[in-house]
Amino acid sequence: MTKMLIIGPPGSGKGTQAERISERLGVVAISTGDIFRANVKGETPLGIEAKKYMDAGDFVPDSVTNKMVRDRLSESDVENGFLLDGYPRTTAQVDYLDGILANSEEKLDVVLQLTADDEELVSRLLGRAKETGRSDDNEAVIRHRLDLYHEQTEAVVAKYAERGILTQVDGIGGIDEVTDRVMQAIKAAQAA
Ligand SMILES: Nc1ncnc2c1ncn2[C@@H]1O[C@H](COP(=O)(O)OP(=O)(O)O)[C@@H](O)[C@H]1O
Ligand SMILES: [Mg+2]
Repeated sequence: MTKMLIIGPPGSGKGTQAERISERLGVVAISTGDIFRANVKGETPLGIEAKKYMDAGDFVPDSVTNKMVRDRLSESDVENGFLLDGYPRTTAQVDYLDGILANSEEKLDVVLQLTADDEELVSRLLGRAKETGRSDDNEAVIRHRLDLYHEQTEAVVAKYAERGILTQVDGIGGIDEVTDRVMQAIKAAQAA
């Protein structure tokens, strides 16, 4: 069973590529952002709590997010492997995930980092805002999410790099082109 994580700044294409990896490898993709958005839409207590943070581009508190992920990873569809998208994005979340996975035989196998520069990301996200109207896709909030990525999530990337399981993939280019790179990177990482 393959346990994977896709990490990268907002707008780097994590969700798009995660769906494709999930289809091709038959592993379930788990996106914390999607789970939060579904809860916001359904006006659940979790969604009502999360919305305040999401609209401001802030992280939802670890206490809320960690428990949500723990519950999700206890479901039976993760048996064939999983691909996390959007979690962990703080070093405290890395520690928590380590705790969850300590009960199973393996740790994460592959961590893919999608890279792109900030100006490309801002322009992609402003484009997406016009199409999807995500409430956190306006320029001030986008810049704040990018700042948080640099301030907090890059430290997560560094941790996985130290463990020797990080692979960087250039996220600039067409969607299919990036998928080809991603699939190559997974193959190479699994052969290593
Ligand atoms: N691991 C997490 N920890 C805290 N907050 C999270 C996490 N994942 C998602 N969120 C919340 O959901 C929002 C949207 O997440 P996501 O869709 O993953 O954004 P993006 O892919 O653009 O980075 C985040 O800005 C944050 O408020
Ligand atoms: Mg996303």
